[in-house]
Amino acid sequence: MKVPFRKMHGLGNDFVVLDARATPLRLGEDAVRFIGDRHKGVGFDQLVTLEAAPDADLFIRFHNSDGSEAGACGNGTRCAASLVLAETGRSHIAIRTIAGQLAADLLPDGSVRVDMGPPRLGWRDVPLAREMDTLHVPLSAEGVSDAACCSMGNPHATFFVEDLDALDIPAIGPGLENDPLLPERGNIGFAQILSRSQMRLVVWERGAGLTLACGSGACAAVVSARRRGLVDARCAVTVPGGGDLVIEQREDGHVLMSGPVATSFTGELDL
Ligand SMILES: N[C@@H](CCC[C@H](N)C(=O)O)C(=O)O
Repeated sequence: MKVPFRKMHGLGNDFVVLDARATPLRLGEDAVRFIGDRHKGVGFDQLVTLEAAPDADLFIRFHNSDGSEAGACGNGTRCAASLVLAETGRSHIAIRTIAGQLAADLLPDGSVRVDMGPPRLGWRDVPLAREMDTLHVPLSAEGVSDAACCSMGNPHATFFVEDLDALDIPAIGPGLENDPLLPERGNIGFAQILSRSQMRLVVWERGAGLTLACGSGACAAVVSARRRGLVDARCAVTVPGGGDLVIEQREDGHVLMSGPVATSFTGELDL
């Protein structure tokens, strides 16, 4: 079966985008892992599948490179939305995912903003293994302790550190991702606050490992930093992919994320 695809990225967080709106396509975990293999397949952090939605402009499904399905992917949403915004010539669309309703806007400078909705802050929402204060979760590893957790439609734990460059994230990421306190595993963010309106962030992603940017991770980091009184409602998040995601938390709690999107190439999968 020949399946056309588009390789896209948001600040280096990379995706294979499949369009299953006209012809439904359900890939098993093995096929997802095969396409995601950076040596034998195309390679991606997430597989992003566009589907038809009866009550929105688009339904988006996300799979990590280990084959697992994710409820949210901020950068993947921005990339997928950019295609439908360009196709329709509109500046606003409504999107559905397994985690809920989102919306995306095309901004005058060509960047795409997604409304990720409000964060969910209860321990059951994250989810955590037992009742506790989600702002101070006793996760720890070499060089980090005291995580702040929330759900942006997927589980996030963020550590605030003095010096991001002093951490060996590939060494500590897997253990934290799979910590028993995180029964659905977790996306693990490491943030260094630079000012009340800027931070650096590196994310060890659930099911994908170290990535060059993580949109939902940037939202979670700003939400948690605000809860700890460290940043203002609008904060630029500098990621290893080079550049910033701009995160803004509205008064109603909704978290808006904007940044660039790009197509790297298109091709055809032989499945
Ligand atoms: N790259 C992402 C997050 C993708 C999903 C995540 N790894 C999970 O399993 O929850 C983003 O831009 O948000």
